[in-house]
Amino acid sequence: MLNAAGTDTLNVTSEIGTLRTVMLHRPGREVENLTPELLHKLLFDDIPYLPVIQEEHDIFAETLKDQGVEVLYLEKLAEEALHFGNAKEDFVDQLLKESKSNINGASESLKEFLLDLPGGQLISKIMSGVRTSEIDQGRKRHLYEFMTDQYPFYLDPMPNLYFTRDPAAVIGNGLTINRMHEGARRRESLFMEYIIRYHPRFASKEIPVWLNRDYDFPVEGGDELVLSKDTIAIGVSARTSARGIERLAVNLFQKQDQVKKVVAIEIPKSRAFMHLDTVFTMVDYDKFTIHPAIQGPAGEMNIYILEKHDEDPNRVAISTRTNLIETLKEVLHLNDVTLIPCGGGDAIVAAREQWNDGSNTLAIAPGVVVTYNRNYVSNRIMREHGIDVIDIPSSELSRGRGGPRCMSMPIVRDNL
Ligand SMILES: NC(=O)NCCC[C@H](N)C(=O)O
Repeated sequence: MLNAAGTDTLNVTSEIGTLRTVMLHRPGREVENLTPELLHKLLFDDIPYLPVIQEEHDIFAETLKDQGVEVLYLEKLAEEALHFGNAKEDFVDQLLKESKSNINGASESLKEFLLDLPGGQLISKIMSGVRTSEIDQGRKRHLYEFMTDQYPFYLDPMPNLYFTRDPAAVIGNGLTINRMHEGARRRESLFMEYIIRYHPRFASKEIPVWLNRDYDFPVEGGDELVLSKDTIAIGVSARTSARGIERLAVNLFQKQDQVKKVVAIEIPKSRAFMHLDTVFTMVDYDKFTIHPAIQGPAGEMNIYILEKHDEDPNRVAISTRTNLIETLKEVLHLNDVTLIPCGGGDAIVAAREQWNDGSNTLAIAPGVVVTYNRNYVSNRIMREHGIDVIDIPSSELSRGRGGPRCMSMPIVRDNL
């Protein structure tokens, strides 16, 4: 399906095909609603300095544009989508329903407050969060709203939105709109649901949704890697459940005829390794970054290949593998595969650079990646392996614990 620009609406059949269209979110005021008490809950380790994180993000976007990539912004698409049908009111209702625990009964006054906001401010207000102090006295209806020592937000800020990779991910000509594992991120995928349903660029294109956010078991985009047109890899991680992966595999095998294999790769469930793409990304036809700590001493791992079940379409056939290189060679039909170790394999450098997303690369073409400049050892090692590394400033962007791949949702890539 072609859009007005003459390109496919959605098309991602690899991790490395030339990137044509990507969706980003420029960090906004939500980052300034982080406080030390909220850091843990909101999945941050420090408070970014807004002017600098925005400057760094703009450089990221310009870098992509300079390479000919069309950059779409989540906030703009969401704002535009809400102009159609009942989208605006439905969206606010749904958001308030999903934010129940914070609203604690104040949803009527909040709904009025949000719907009264002048055009253009609704989405940014929802993203940045609504402080209890923002609802004026006249709107207060409940005793607890008059108390002084209460939780500061009716709607929590969503500071992780600039990691557009996670709430939704394109596979082939469709996408997953994800049920997020963490409460702090659960509402994020609502934006994509409304964009797909109402935005003229996507609505009426009959875009298949391979797994939707109402499914009970989580899957996050940082775990979803499109290795080739017929094989995807998914991390079984702190964020993505085995059940979610199996359901996605069943749906893919039932609803389309391109993807034949889902490779589930189990990784340690830790904060530093929250998604597969924090420890493993594809940078060329036969080259991948890896954080060595995800493998056993002899390179062993728990890997499961899911394929269509011969008799029961609601099940999958599962076979096991224990070696990542051998598995990649098998599913990608390659004679050799190179794993480029984060930090060059030095245990201290690897841990430090992985913490700042040294393995998290965004491929914009085969052998061409965008990375953080602070991971200079990993960047050097990639260059020594013949990869064209474009590094960007990253002092503030990295404080959210995600790198260039996490910060980008590819919408269209060329087929290999
Ligand atoms: N794909 C990714 O690894 N995304 C980074 C997400 C970081 C965010 N602070 C989170 O904990 O969800």
